[in-house]
Amino acid sequence: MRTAYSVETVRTAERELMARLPDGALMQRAAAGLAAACADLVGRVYGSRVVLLVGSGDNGGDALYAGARLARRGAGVTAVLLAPERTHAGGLAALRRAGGGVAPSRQADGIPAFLRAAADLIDRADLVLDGIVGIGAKGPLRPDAAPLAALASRARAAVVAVDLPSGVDPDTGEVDGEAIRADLTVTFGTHKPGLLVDPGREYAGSVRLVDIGLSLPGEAAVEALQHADVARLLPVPGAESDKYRRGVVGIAAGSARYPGAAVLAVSGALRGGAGAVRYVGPAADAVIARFPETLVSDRGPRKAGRVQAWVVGPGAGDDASAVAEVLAADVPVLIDADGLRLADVDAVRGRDAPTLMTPHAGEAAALLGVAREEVERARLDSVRELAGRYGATVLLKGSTTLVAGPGGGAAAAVRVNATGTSWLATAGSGDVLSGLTGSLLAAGLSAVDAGSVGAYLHGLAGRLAADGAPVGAHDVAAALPLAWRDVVRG
Ligand SMILES: NC(=O)C1=CN([C@@H]2O[C@H](COP(=O)(O)OP(=O)(O)OC[C@H]3O[C@@H](n4cnc5c(N)ncnc54)[C@H](O)[C@@H]3O)[C@@H](O)[C@H]2O)[C@@H](O)CC1
Ligand SMILES: Nc1ncnc2c1ncn2[C@@H]1O[C@H](COP(=O)(O)OP(=O)(O)O)[C@@H](O)[C@H]1O
Ligand SMILES: [K+]
Repeated sequence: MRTAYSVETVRTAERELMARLPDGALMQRAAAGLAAACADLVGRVYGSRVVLLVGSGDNGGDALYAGARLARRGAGVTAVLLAPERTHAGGLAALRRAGGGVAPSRQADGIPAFLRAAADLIDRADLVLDGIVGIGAKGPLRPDAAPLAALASRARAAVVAVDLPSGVDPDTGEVDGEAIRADLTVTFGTHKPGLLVDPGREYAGSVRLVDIGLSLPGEAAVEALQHADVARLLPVPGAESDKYRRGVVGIAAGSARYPGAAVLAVSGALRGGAGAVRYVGPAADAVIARFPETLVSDRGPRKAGRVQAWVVGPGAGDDASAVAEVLAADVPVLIDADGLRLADVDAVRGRDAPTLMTPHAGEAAALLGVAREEVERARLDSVRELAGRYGATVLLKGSTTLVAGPGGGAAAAVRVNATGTSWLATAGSGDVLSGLTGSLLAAGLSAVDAGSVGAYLHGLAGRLAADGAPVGAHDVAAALPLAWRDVVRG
C-alpha cells in the first residue's frame, strides 16, 4: 500500500524525530536523497548547470544543501533567492562554501533585473530545483513566486520539485493559479496527499520517496493499492465453490434507447469474480446475443431471483422504479449513471446494506449542486462531501479515481487509483467499471475494497488494451482477465 499523510501528521512525526537527532540531521538526510535523485536524473553532474529556486523556508534549505552537494561534484550551481534576508542561512553558507553563486535579487536589483536574470539562468540550465515552498505552503503561490514557476514550467531543463511542486496544495492536490510542473518530485518521509490526487499528481511528474526515518502511526489520509494489495483482495473460488457460493450479481441497466450499456455492464460483471450474472431490464435480447451465459429476467429487480449484489443505473434512462426496487433490497448496491439522478437520498441513507455510488465529475457536480469544474478542482473534498451526504461509499471517476467510505469525514483514508490511462475516456467504459465492481461486491468484497479493486483492474485493463492506441469500452472489458492475471502474477 502506498500511503500519504496530512501535513499535520508529518509535522508531528518530524518534531518527534528531530527531538532525538542532532540539529539539522533531518535536513541533511533530505538533501542527500535529493542530490542523489538529481544526479540520477541528469546523468552527468560535472559541468551541468543547475538553478535553485529558493523560498524562505526549510524547503529552500533542502534545495540549497542539495545544490551544495551538486556543486561539490562539479556542477555550476546558482541560487535564485525569493527573500534573501529570510533564506536558510546554513544552506546558503554551504552553497557558497561549495562554490555556488547567487543571482541578482528582487530586493537589491529590482524586479525587472531579478526576473531577467532568473529567466536567463533557467533558459540555460540543465536542471532546475524547485525549493520555493513545501509543506509550509499557504494558499496560491504569491505574486513574487508565481513568475518563477511559470518560467520553470516552460524550461527545457529537467525540473525537480523538492518535497512537492510549489503551487500544489500538500493536503488536497488542489492547484490555484501557477504551479511548478516537475519531471520528478523528491518527497521526504512519506508521500503527501497532493502528490497522489489530481490535479497535483499531474504536476508532480514521477515521485521518488526518500526515507528520512519518520515513523507515521495511525490512519493515512490517502492510500493507493499496489499489485500485492489487490492480489490479496481478489476473490478466488475454493475447491468447494459453486456458482452460487461465488456470488450472483444482478445488473439492472440499459433501456430501449441504450441497450449497449446493459451489454457493457454485463461484460464487466462476467469478468469480476461473481459466479453468475443476472440481467434485468429491456435489453435482454442484446445481452443474451452477446453473452449467452447471462441469466435474464424481465420481471423487475424485486422478482428477478436472489442476488448477492445489484448494479443499477447504466443506460437506464428514466426507470425510477427499478432504482427504488434495487435500493429496497437488503444486499450491497452499486448506483451508477442515470441511477445516481434517480436515487432518493433518504432511501440511500436509510439502507442497512452497503451502497456504492460511482459518479464521474459531472454527475458528482449535479448531486452536490455545484459546477463540474468545482468537483475537478477539489476532488478530495467533493468525494468526502458526497460520501457524507449520502452515507454511502463514493467512487469518483476521473484521471485519478477516488474512493471514500461512508463516513465522509477527513479521518478515514480515501483510496486513490492511478492505474488508468486517458484512453479510458471513451463512451461506455464506465459501464464496464460498474459491472466489474458490482461483481466484486457480489463476491464478498466491502464497498471500499470493491470500488478500489474495480478501479485498479479497470485502469490496468484500459492500459493493456490501449497500449498507446484508441480502444472501445468492449476492448477494456476483454482485457480484464489480462489485468487480473497481471495482478495475481505480481
Ligand atoms: N521539518 C523537518 O524536519 C524537515 C523539513 N524538510 C523540508 O522543510 C519543508 C517545510 O519547511 P517550512 O516549514 O519551513 O515550510 P516551507 O519551506 O514549505 O514554506 C514556508 C515558507 O514559504 C513561504 N510561503 C508559504 N506559502 C507560500 C506561497 N503560497 N507562496 C510563496 N511562498 C509561500 C512562507 O512565507 C515561508 O517562509 C518541507 O517541505 C521539506 O522540504 C526537510 O528538510 C526534511 C526535514
Ligand atoms: N483522463 C482519464 N484518465 C484515466 N481514466 C479516465 C480518464 N477519463 C476517464 N477515465 C476513466 O474512464 C471511465 C469513464 O467512465 P464514465 O465517465 O462513466 O464513462 P461512460 O459514462 O461513457 O461509461 C472511468 O473509469 C474513468 O475513471
Ligand atoms: K517545492
